[in-house]
Amino acid sequence: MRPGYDPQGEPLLDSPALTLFNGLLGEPTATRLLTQLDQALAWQRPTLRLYGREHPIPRRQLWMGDPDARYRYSGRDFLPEPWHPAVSTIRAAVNRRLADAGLSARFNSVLLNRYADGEERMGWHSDDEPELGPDPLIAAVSLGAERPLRFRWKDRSAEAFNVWLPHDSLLVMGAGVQDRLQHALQPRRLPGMRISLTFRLVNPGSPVA
Ligand SMILES: O=C(O)CCC(=O)C(=O)O
Ligand SMILES: [Fe+2]
Repeated sequence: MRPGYDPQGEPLLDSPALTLFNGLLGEPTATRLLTQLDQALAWQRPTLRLYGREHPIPRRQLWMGDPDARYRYSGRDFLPEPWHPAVSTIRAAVNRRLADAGLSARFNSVLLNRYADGEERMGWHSDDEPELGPDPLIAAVSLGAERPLRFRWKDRSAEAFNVWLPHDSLLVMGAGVQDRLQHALQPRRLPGMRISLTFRLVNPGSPVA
């Protein structure tokens, strides 16, 4: 174990549990994987239908996972791309880090998001699609430019807050986070490309309407 390595991570919220881990992959691996994902993946910019009009999403993304990990999002059915070796490497590192922290999780899919610069973004949402089950644990890996992920309480019982996500970090959103909070990656005048990978367990075998 590296000196200064904190197996429990940095607790940002206790209940529901929100925890940040730094140095997930270490260098030069993290930067190599960032470049590899940027260059090797077939990044897409799907359109979403909103009030009867088609809008291209303000980022690129890719859905990856086991063949049965289908996912419905904004009324569209996403079929996963097969696992890319670079993404499998990252998933293995996430599993190791979670095990070190005494958390057990299994992921059969990942949503990859690529933000070319600070203008690209993701709006307010919770990852609470029915196929994720009642209390999903979602592991969000950040590579590249550091940006804040903003959280707000659905019942407005406390102030919204930012979580800055450094290169090579892992944010674990535990049980209850999707239930009680929303999150968004808001536009900011920040240079630099960023890729996030949000690992999830989609109920395998559950029917997709
Ligand atoms: O890019 C991020 O860190 C946020 C991604 C996210 O919220 C998601 O994939 O659901
Ligand atoms: Fe999300």
